[in-house]
Amino acid sequence: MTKQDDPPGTPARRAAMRLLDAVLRKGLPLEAAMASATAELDRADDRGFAHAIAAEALRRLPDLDALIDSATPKPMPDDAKPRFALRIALVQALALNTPAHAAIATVLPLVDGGPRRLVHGVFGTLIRRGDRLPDPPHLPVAVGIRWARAWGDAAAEAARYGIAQPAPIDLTLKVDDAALVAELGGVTLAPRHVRLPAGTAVEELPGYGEGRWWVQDIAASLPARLIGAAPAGGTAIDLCAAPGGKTMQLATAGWDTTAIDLSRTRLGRLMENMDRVGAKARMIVANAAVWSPDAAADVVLLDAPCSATGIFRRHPEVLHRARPRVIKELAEQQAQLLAHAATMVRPGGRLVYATCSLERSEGEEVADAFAVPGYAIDPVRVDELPHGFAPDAAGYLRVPPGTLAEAGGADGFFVARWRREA
Ligand SMILES: C[S@@+](CC[C@H](N)C(=O)[O-])C[C@H]1O[C@@H](n2cnc3c(N)ncnc32)[C@H](O)[C@@H]1O
Repeated sequence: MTKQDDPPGTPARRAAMRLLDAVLRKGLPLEAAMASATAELDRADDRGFAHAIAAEALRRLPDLDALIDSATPKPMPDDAKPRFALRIALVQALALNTPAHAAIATVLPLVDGGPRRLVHGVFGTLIRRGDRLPDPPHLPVAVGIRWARAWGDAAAEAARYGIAQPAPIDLTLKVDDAALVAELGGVTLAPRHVRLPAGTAVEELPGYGEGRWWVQDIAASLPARLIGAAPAGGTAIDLCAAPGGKTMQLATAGWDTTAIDLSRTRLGRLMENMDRVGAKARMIVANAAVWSPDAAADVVLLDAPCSATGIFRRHPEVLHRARPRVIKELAEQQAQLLAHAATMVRPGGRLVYATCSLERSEGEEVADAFAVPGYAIDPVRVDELPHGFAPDAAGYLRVPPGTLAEAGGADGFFVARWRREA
């Protein structure tokens, strides 16, 4: 059947299948794949539905695949089209409340001939058997093993609940403002912080237009919290700065801030964000691996590009994109960026390295291997942190899965801080 002959409902499923393909076979982030995968959909609700199907399939991929494998006579390759079609049909029927007949009728046009019969047969078998998807979902096997080894079985188990529950929305306030906190409602877990329920329409909240807050997970706010307020005339360099959550924190804490990012487009978003909150920084499009400032700074923050496995609750695709080779390459890049960042700090100043990764190789291992002469670790103290966070024995801050679980959780994060002594 051609695309023109698609029955109603099928174009959104076709777009969902393209999204899954873009993430799993091409390694793209889900959001980055949206424009091209949903280009044929005119309606915003269809685009939203395609996104919802793909995101839920990514959350539940290992469990969907286990079901499919339990009902196929011979193993189907990971990238086989019938497997993609079955993932799309099953996730709708078993997790998104689409009636089974509609879930399969809208997906069958995506495959032809023998594969279509296979998809129909496997789907029918699983629905007749009354199989269910487990709750909470399982992590991909390799991720589950890695995280259990790194953070313990309880943390790996907590990550499964992290996949299951939509993450709350955290706001960082421009200034401490009790009246605004009361107006926003929600819960405050740290100074200048408000937590609101998942799904809150942020544009409709008080203070959005006036730029009195920005969206930032509480864990992502910790690197700049560990830098603190600026002394008079204090200078900060924010390497890898866009879209600017931490730049806004630094600038509003009084730092004379220079923000660097490789991406002109992302730096444009940083500029818009800074304008909205009325904060100022120097912005430079540059490669932080080679750029050098005219003068050394009091503080250099390297919020390095990473696998982003710490944000798996909001972006489930990171669990599948973060293959060992990708993690290794990013860790090597972080070590290089960190060594170069160390050349930008004045004697007596501080260097902060952070990643939103849950991989030791993109945190503890890079920090342990940092060996630029003249630097000493500046251990994170528990009294600098919001309740529920704690430094480890090395003085690093690690935020593993399960942190703040009773309050709605936190993204996975790592922060290390050094002082330049000479
Ligand atoms: C983890 S994000 C930064 C998030 C940001 N610090 C914040 O709080 O909003 C990583 C950023 O690093 C940038 N980047 C990647 N490689 C870079 C490089 N070699 N030099 C400068 N920026 C780089 C990316 O464009 C991306 O915007």
